[in-house]
Amino acid sequence: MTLRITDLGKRYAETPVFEHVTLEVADGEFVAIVGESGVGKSTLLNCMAGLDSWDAGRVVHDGTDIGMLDADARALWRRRHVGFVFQAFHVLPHLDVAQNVALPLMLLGRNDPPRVAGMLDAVGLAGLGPRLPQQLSGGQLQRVAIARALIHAPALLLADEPTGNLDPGTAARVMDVLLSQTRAQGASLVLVTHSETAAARADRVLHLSAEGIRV
Ligand SMILES: Nc1ncnc2c1ncn2[C@@H]1O[C@H](COP(=O)(O)OP(=O)(O)OP(=O)(O)O)[C@@H](O)[C@H]1O
Repeated sequence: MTLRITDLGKRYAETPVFEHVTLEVADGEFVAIVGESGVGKSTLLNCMAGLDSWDAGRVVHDGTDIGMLDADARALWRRRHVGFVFQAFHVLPHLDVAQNVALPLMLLGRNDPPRVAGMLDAVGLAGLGPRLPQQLSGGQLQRVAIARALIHAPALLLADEPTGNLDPGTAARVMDVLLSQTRAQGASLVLVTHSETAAARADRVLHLSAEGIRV
């Protein structure tokens, strides 16, 4: 999937967050987005997922103009084609690990326990499916979130500071899993990060500022 963002602008009331953001992410490419706190990196990622609205410009995924979809069509499109990993994991506490990972499949009406078990194995959590999230470490929780984000084989993975809550050693291991699994599936990855170490692993690093985006 190619993601094409053209002349995107976003404001809250009269205050612009960013303007004239133009970028493209190719099939299987890993792009990191960096920039000062408050320039709108998370907002841009949310626009890419159609989770947030924008005031100017276009977001087009593989020929689908996301701005032209109504809320239901956007949700369905997102469910099929996008995976999301957040800094704070957002693992559901009352579901066990396997149920958390299976959630995107369930939402698509699919039940595939062997795929869930295979994905847990791939992220280094083999055998932990029956555990509750409260019985896991931060690094393990983020690997659950990565498995969940990729279980339905999305074309695009969006990660917002996925290692921000982890110590450097755990962060490096979580990045290894994130990259190896994203590449194994041939998905594109857009990573928002303050970590130079994480950004250095990207194919391209884009710098967001109030004026737009530059390489
Ligand atoms: N709902 C909202 N209403 C008004 N302003 C908002 C809202 N959400 C975000 N903002 C503002 O939009 C700007 C961009 O926020 P965003 O979280 O996207 O920045 P960021 O670059 O990801 O920051 P950080 O690196 O600190 O996470 C900030 O100035 C923020 O205060």
